[in-house]
Amino acid sequence: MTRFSFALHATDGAARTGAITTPRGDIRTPAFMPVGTAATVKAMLPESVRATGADILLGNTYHLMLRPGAERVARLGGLHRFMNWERPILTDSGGFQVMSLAELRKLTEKGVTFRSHIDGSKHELTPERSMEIQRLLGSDIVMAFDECPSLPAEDARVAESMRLSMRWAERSREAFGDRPGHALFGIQQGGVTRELREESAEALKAIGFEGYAIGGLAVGEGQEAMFGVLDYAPGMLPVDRPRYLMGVGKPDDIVGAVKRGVDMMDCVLPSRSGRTGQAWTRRGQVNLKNARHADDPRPLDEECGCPACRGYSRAYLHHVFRAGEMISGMLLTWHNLHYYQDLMAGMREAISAGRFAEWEAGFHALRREGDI
Ligand SMILES: CCNc1nc2cc3[nH]c(NC)nc3cc2c(=O)[nH]1
Ligand SMILES: [Zn+2]
Repeated sequence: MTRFSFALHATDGAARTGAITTPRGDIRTPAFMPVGTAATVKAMLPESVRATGADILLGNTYHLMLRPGAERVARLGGLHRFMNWERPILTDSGGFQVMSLAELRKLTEKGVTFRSHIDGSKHELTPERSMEIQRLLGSDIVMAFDECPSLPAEDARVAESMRLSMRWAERSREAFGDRPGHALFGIQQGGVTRELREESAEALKAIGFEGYAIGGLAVGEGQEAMFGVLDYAPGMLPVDRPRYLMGVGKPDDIVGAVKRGVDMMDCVLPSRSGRTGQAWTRRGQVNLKNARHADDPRPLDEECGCPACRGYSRAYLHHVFRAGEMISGMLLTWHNLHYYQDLMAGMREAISAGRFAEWEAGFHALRREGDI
């Protein structure tokens, strides 16, 4: 039985490339994880998600526990079978989305009680229940149950929240149990305060995890403040374990995070913006709803090998978005996820060749600000 392991293949400055081995397949790092919130990457078939180059996708505990329910997914064979994705899945632990989506939330030392945003039913999430849900779903990488304070927040509030999350990390580890081939990741908190980040990293290392997430970022602090934390936070975490930056981000956020030693990221941006007509390309952003594309016979991106760029013109994409046709979101989601995976593949190659600085210079030189 293959166990869960991480191997570093090359480093270039703080950037690193390697692979995570799991019983369900390998994950090439740095890796981008498409978000499959309700057991689907919206507008994509699982085989299409794989065709974009994704090795792993993310599932959301909050959504799945409310609908269709973790016990039901388990009865049906687990999340992989249920959504027809047999490769690795990372599930989040639910706390972050409870705080942003649920109603009537009550947070105590024990955990969080809340009412479903779908039907108002009452629910509770604790470290123990979150571990049970993620086990029922069958995910390969389980996230500790934590609390993510929204910024800006007073240092005292950030410290208190981080210390609660560290107690919950201990309870998550305890409840996770012994599950060969599965991984539990701890989540560093501490806002943008170096001493608190240090305290959190020390607490997590004392407990011991198969991987470490950098939480509490991409919550409105802005890229400069986020990079400021990433200039030191990854180095506080064990060098031989994957580092996962949650909720990031735009292409230039991703490049800056990989440059600073991040190995894994997830973000709804490529899929969510794809559904609204917002394309991400190597030359910058293109809003396909803009009338100037109405007669443009060129593909979205001549250098992209995705179905949208190989088979269709900007004029067609503009038309199907204006007409509200389902194929619009399908094509642009595919393109955006394909572009994100091309970005990750480009960085993995550049780091292996010791050419990350040149690759990064090329990445920025091509991009034009605004709508191109
Ligand atoms: C695994 C659930 N815990 C958990 N999820 C998160 C998800 C995020 N998503 C974003 N920006 C879009 N920041 C995040 C921070 C956390 C965080 O600190 N914790
Ligand atoms: Zn494309």
